Amino acid sequence: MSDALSRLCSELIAAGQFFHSRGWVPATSSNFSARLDAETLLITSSGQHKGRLEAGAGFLRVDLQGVSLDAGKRPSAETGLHMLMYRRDPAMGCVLHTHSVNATVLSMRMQQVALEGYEVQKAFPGVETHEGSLLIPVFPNSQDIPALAREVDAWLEANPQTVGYLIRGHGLYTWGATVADAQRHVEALEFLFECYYRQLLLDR
Ligand SMILES: CSCCC(=O)C(=O)COP(=O)(O)O
Ligand SMILES: [Zn+2]
Repeated sequence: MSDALSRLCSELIAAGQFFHSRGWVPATSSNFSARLDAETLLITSSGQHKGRLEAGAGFLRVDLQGVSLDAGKRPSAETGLHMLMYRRDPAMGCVLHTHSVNATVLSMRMQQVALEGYEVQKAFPGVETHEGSLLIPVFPNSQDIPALAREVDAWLEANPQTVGYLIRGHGLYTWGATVADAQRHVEALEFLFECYYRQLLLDR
């Protein structure tokens, strides 16, 4: 195993353990990927518990179309949602998908989540103030991942400043230039979803 591959596996394993400790990757939900080079991605294999990933069985390499480069290993069922991000941006280094309670419940009630007025919005690149709005779109869930990927791609084309999105009744996708950046974005969005949810309760 190359040094880069081993380092990225370790980073994604640690991210999974952290997310599991927070209850954001229940059962075998969620999937993670990272860029190995211009044409090659590392992604979790389908059906793994993301809090208990292991370097060997837990991951495989795929090309930019999501085709497995490691015979006998099956990539995440949602590989298409990861690959669209790497095809869009050569600087994209990591895509993380989680299934927290807050992300799931909010996605069942909201058409979009507009995060406004929170200092933690500054966790995202280019955000210098709490005064703007971070708009998190909610897409209908679908088992047709290529169709869902096309819908997300069209949204991102029109709204390139988007930092993450929700899939209804399903979970969160966010990303970054490195595993650490993407992990920070998951943590920031989960904090913001918790604040948003509690505010909704107070405002009732
Ligand atoms: C048990 S959760 C259903 C599948 C899912 O939404 C998910 O994130 C995990 O799928 P994968 O194929 O990546 O294990
Ligand atoms: Zn999922």
